[in-house]
Amino acid sequence: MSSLFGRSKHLPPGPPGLPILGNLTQIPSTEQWVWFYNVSKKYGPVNTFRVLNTTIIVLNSQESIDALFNKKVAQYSSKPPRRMANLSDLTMTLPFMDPGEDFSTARRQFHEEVGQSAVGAYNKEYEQSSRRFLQTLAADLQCSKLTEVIDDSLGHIFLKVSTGYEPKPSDTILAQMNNLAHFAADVLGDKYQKLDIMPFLCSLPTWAPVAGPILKLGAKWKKQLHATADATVQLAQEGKMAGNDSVMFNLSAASGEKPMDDRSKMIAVTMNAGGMLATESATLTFLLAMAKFPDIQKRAQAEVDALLGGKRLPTMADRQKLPYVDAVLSEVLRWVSIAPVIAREVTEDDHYDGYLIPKGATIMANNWAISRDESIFPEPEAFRPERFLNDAGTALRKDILQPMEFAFGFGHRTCPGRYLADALLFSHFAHVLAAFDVSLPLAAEKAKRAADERMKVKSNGAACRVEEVYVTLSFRSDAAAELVRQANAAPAPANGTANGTANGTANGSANGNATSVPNGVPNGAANSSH
Ligand code: HEM
Repeated sequence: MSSLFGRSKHLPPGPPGLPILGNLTQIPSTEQWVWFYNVSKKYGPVNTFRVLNTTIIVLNSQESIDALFNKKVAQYSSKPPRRMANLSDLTMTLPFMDPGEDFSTARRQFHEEVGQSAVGAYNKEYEQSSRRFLQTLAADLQCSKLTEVIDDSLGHIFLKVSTGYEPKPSDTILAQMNNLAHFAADVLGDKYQKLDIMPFLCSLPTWAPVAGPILKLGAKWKKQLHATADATVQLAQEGKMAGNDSVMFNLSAASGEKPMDDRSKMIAVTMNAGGMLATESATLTFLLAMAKFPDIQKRAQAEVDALLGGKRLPTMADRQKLPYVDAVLSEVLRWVSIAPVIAREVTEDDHYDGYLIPKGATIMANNWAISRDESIFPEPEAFRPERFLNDAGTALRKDILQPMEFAFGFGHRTCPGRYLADALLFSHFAHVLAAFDVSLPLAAEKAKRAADERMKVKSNGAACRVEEVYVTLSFRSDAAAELVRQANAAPAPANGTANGTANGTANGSANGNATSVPNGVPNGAANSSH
């Protein structure tokens, strides 16, 4: 952390603060990114703030974020310290690792297992997961437990891909992963900041007031993290016995006869917990947007119907022929910023645009500011998928910044699960569009108000989501209800014989058996960073 009590004239400009406290009392506790962006309108795109003895530099433009986070990865790949991550051993998981050998190994493992060219291996899993999702949604069309239903579906698919294991309703592993995801997001979002401001608290005994409960919490999560990692190794063995391919199985095969090391064990945990809240958020945004903008929903449904004729459910092989659905996915990721600010700690003195970026300062990329930049996205508050489509409406535009290039972060720390998220979200969205009409529940006054008001987002630690999502579903037709009822959501056959045709058909049978063709078109340009 850099310590400075008078602002150097070489630092980027920013609003003056109070002695000692600096800008602490000015920075709002919610939606800081909006405040930062408004400040940037007065002081320019790069601004300095001081909170106690920490210097914070906020980057509010795509240009400045690209110049530092993407182009100077050597200085901008470290995270600000999170002492709770050390206490709970979360530092063994990728989001909390400092650059170094373990970091590179974990990034490589992610890249090899769910990178752009690997992620298509799980197409049948996404399709089955989407069918299962439709069936669960169909059981409660009023969506009274929407978040739980989404989480269950996502947890299921992440566990399946990472371990090959098909969770049973009685298993507690999905709940464990979900709790862990919330804890990790809290740590990343600096909920336990007290420990970083007063590091001496970490060396106090657990009976000490103030520090004690936080230290015990860290110890509890450490135990839980290792227990969850060990459980995933067991599950991977069961998955293997069921004949399922999985990330853990591949990693263990790669390590030969050696028992899996602790850090590799954490890969499955990171895969499960790392993407849960972000993909939950995107799914909620999608449902809300479809309900709020029926014309957009109809256009997306028309595209799906033109291809499938209402006779089968979509497959990943259909993706190239569903550019509007792809554009909806892009707009979902832009419209509600899931990671509105992304923090780093700069490891060397640096200069940008004539200003000093001092070693040890916390640098925050205001990702939300990119999503609201009118020079890139005119009328940024509007939900308008067309902005991502070429004039003919046949493909995503290559001349516009796609969410793949900012919503998933930057440089060497760009989200390594982005291709998995992209494939899974596409599959879920296309399936929902094929089967249901999504609407706002007219009877609920509250729902209408919530939908009409300026959309509020809430922060789940590091990940944000729309605060209130009230939607209701109805089957688009009797035929759609029948497709969902008959959909093959059973586990994928290992050797491709059970449950109908293993390789399924892009133009195939009524309930569209899963297909294992390569993944369609990933949503936008690739950032090839591991
Ligand atoms: C819509 C879905 C998702 C979004 C918007 C998203 C976004 C992000 C962002 C913004 C970061 C921080 C990048 C940075 O610091 O520059 C990140 C990191 C990460 N994400 Fe995702 N993510 C999503 C899904 C997933 C999934 C499905 C997984 C796992 C399979 C995953 C695993 C991770 C991991 C492990 C990191 C830490 C990477 C590192 O620090 O090196 N994410 N994600």
